[in-house]
Order: sequence, then C-alpha cells, then structure tokens
Amino acid sequence: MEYAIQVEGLSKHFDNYIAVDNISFSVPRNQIFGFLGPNGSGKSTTIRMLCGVLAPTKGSVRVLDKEVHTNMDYIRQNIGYMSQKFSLYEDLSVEKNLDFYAGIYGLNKSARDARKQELLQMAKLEGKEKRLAGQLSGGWKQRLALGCAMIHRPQLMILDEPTAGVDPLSRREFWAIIRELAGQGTSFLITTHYMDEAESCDLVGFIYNGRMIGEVVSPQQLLVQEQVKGIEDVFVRYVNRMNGDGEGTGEEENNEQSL
Ligand SMILES: Nc1ncnc2c1ncn2[C@@H]1O[C@H](COP(=O)(O)OP(=O)(O)OP(=O)(O)O)[C@@H](O)[C@H]1O
Repeated sequence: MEYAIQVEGLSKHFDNYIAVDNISFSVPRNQIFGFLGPNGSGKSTTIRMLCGVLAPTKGSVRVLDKEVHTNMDYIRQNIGYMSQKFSLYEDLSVEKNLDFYAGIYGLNKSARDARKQELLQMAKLEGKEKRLAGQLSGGWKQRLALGCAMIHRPQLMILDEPTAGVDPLSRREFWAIIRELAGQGTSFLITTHYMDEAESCDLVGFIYNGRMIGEVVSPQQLLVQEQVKGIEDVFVRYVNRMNGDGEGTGEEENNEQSL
C-alpha cells in the first residue's frame, strides 16, 4: 500500500518539555485524515516535523513514501500547507496572489496561466481575478488561500484549522472542494475543532498531551467501537481515560475540555 504519512516512534522535546511523545500512526494515500486534539496537544509540532521544518528528537517520519529529512526537495515540491492565518497579500489582486505563489514554485508563464485557470475554477473565483484579496469575504479568502497553497499540484495537503472563523455555508463549500480534490487523488491532513468536520473525514486520529490515543480509524468505526453518538463524546472519553478519571459513563459528562 502507498502511504501519505507514516510516523514511527516520533518524539519532540523542547529542553525538558515533551511536546510529542513517541507517537506512531499511518495514513494511506487519497484519504482525508482528521488530526484531532485540544490546543497545545502537539498537532502543530507534529505537522512541522511532517513538513521537515522541525527535526524530530527521536523516531522516523515518512511522507509520500519517502523519509522526510533525506528528501527535502521532494517533500517541498509535493506538500502544500495552509493555515487559518491564510498567508495572502491583501493589497494584491486574486490573480497577483496566485502569480506570487506560482513564482515561488518556478512555474513558467504557460504553466502558470493554465494552473491559474484551474485553481480559479476550483475555488469558484472566476470573474473575481482583479479583486483585491483584502476585499474578499472570509470564505473567498479561504478558497483563494487553498488555491495558492495548491499552485504546485501537491500530492499531500496539510490544512491547519483552515475553516476557523468562517461561516457555516463557506465551510460547507470548502469541504465540498476538499472532497472533490480527494476524489481526484490528493491526500489531506486536516486539523479542526469542528466536530461535524471531524465526522466528514475518511479517517481520524487523536492526540492529547503529545500522545496518540487509540488507532487511526474511520469516524464511523470509532462511533461503533466506542458506542457513542458523536466524535465529541469519543474525545471526552479519551481525555478522561488519559487523565485517569472514570472511563465509562457519568463522570465524563462534566468534562468541559474543548477540542
Ligand atoms: N518552540 C517551542 N518551544 C517550546 N515549547 C514549544 C515550542 N513549540 C511548541 N511548544 C509547546 O509544545 C506544546 C504543543 O504545541 P503545539 O503547537 O504542537 O500544539 P497544538 O496541538 O498544535 O495546539 P494548537 O491547536 O493551539 O495549535 C505546547 O505546550 C507548546 O507550548
């Protein structure tokens, strides 16, 4: 099987602080993988190691079936990254933002023009090429940011809370685009605090206090396995279990831990 991500015994220590603690998991290609956990649980640190911008203290990281640290050029060319901060130039037009990212990846004029058309269509921004990015609504900005992050046709997209602060309709449209791209062969790792989005993933994995809890499985399988109605209930149960509280029912109802 081909994998988007394979992590084995991965740890990251910052001086004496253990941000990621011996985690192992694998995600096959062409899946939307939801990487879930509360603030400060180690998601961004893990993502930075997947992208090769942070060296692990221990363990191995393979992305798209290659060891990250010995294949940095390949990794850079094949991973796309987008965060909630949407790194757009607000005083540049939609088109100029795409041009800027095309320039970073060295696309020549004909490749750039063709790719721009594809991305404008994907992001439903056709006809808005000349608008300043700063004048776009949140949902449009978010889709433009996705287009910019995908200019180089990455095989794996890492989306770090891409829908934070975006209205429900725009979130729904964004997910429709992601679903379509996954169908065309792009792999996704997505972090989200929205439980409806977690349930829309093909696979989910939980991290808490730097440790993975449970296996990477489909949300549906998880709900059956844990006999609960929603992913949020699974999360609360996991956190209680890790904290050594009552494992089953009752006590977990009081846990206000937010995803
Ligand atoms: N460079 C650093 N030096 C020291 N501690 C760090 C560093 N980077 C992250 N940490 C700590 O590691 C822990 C995990 O942080 P991380 O950013 O990976 O969490 P996260 O799950 O991505 O949280 P969030 O959802 O808030 O982004 C946190 O306690 C954080 O303060």
